[in-house]
Amino acid sequence: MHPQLVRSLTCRTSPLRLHRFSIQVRLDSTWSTHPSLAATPSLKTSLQSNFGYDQMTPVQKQVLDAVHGSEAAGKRRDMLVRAKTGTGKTLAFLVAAIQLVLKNPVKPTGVSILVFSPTRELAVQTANEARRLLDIDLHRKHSHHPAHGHNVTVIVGGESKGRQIDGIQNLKHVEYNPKNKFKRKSEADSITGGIEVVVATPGRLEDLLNTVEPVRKRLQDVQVVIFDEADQLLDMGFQSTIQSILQHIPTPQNRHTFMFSATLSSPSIRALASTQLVNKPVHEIDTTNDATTPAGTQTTDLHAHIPQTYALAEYKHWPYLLTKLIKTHVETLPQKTTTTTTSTTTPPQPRIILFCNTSKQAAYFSKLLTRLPSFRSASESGRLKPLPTHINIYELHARLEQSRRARVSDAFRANTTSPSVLVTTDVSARGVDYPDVSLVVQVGPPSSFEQYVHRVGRTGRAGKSGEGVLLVDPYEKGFMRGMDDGVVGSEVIDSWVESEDPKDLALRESVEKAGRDVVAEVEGVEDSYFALLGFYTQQKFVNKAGVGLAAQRYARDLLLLNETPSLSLRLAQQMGLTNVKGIHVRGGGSFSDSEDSPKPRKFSARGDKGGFKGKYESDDRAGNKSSKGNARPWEKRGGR
Ligand SMILES: Nc1ncnc2c1ncn2[C@@H]1O[C@H](COP(=O)(O)OP(=O)(O)OP(=O)(O)O)[C@@H](O)[C@H]1O
Repeated sequence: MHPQLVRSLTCRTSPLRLHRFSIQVRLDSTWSTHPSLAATPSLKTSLQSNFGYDQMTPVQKQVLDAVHGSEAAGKRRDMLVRAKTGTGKTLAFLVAAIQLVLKNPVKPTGVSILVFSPTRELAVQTANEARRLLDIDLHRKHSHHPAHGHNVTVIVGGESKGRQIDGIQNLKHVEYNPKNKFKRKSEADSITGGIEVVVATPGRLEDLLNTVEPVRKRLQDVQVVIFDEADQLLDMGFQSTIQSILQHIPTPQNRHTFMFSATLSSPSIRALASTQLVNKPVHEIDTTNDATTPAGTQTTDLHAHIPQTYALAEYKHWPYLLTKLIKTHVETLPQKTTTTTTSTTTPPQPRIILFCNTSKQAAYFSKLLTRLPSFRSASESGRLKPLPTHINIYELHARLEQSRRARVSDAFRANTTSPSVLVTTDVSARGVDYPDVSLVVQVGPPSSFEQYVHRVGRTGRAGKSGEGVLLVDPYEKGFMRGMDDGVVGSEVIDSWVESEDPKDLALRESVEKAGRDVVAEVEGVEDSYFALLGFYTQQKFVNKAGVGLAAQRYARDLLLLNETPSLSLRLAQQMGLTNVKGIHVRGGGSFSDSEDSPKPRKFSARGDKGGFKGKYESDDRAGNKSSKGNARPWEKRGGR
């Protein structure tokens, strides 16, 4: 954390406590230590000219060495790869897969590389990276491929199936344009014989394979299958969908299979690996246990160069605290500008990601922040242009239309000229590579330690600097039990919550007013309460007795509601929250009720009207599950 920020947190009387992780800040010494690009000459040219990279990251070096080793031995070997966030895994698997296909071409018109992605945003990003890499004539040195004509298709939910089917069937060449626009060449320009890549989220791909014969045909000769963010694919409940897709492509013995992630500890990984990584001995590559691992931590997944702070504060402080955190970061980051005798580097623009546990919570905080002076919404349609004089807020979660999600994501990525905050959910937690994010704030406990690692990994990428803050209510501290003790340290620093500084008092007042305005102006603020209950009841270490009272405080102190929203009996049963203190079933108890014995009321028109039916998804694991997935009732809507 920035020293000035740490200092500003000092106030002994405050109920808010900030615990600093016991992490030593060190430079990431292993970034780019491999000066040569061990790719084939054409890919090397692409990496240099299309990406400007002259060196390989450690994971890229090890993966390509493994591929060369297998090629030299004339033996197919599968790969299980773990490397920290932001260390270049995407290009590692893309370059490796393309090299393998170049050496062993089969049908010129079939899909040869299939990448599984857990989220739509990641699928689109990976496809763009593949297009950039393939924007080169790969075949001058390879007689098997006489022509240049590669095709990358994204298959994700929420978008036109027709276009995806068309894309996968017709090998229309997609041309990369450095301004980040991809234009299709005309039919006449499309040439077969290139490499065809499909990047897919499992749900939509299964759907197309089951219903569209030509899609099935085009995937029957896949040569390389990649499970990116493999642990998340499985944890999201995609097992059965993936199994169904695998029936349509060559058996594991007849293809290469790679599994990649920054975290591979999930037990389901071993199960999938045992059936899919059959070309042995498997290359097990793990670059996490290096000099950048924080001293004293039990995990090797975290970067030492990202200082991380754990803040314990009651819900009632959250809106003010988050606002203050953002403002302090925005004000202090430019002071980090380094001045040399010859030049002054341009101050980096503060770029913040605020992770919320539910879409409703993200919508709430986004609406609250945009009502504050000097903040503004940059995600309404037509307002995507940033305003340099303001802190621009971008709202992105699973309850937005896919086209809007794509626009917001592109706009946040492109904004390098003004301070910006992406208020989002776990749809943005994995793999997504927004450049130069300077601060990640996690609002509430992540669903697992792995998720913590991935969220904080949106900053400090490619060896750059960044910092992380985790904000939890005392009730939520219980959810932290599964997390690494070495990471959550015990050094206590105090807070600014009780500050009497007139500027702070004015800010607090405007935050409180913004909160009241949101309740008055925005419909369905109480849905945020239901969504929080949904999130809580899914947590491993949930203390059921405490859920009701904690959520009641959330509704009263953070959402500023006058009464606890009421649940239908069916919903309360689904969540296992009947006879739980603080939970109002079929009636709305007001806060004048004793929290210990809420008065049951007659069914109120307010609040839940009989079951989630996707209305109050608990978090953004909601979408993208196939009908065969093990989705809970409140997880069935939307998509990641
Ligand atoms: N050889 C390289 N030299 C310099 N930068 C690189 C190199 N390879 C990748 N990068 C950049 O590093 C950043 C992180 O890469 P990438 O998104 O592949 O990380 P990752 O390991 O997949 O992270 P995550 O675990 O979060 O998915 C990207 O901006 C990428 O362009």
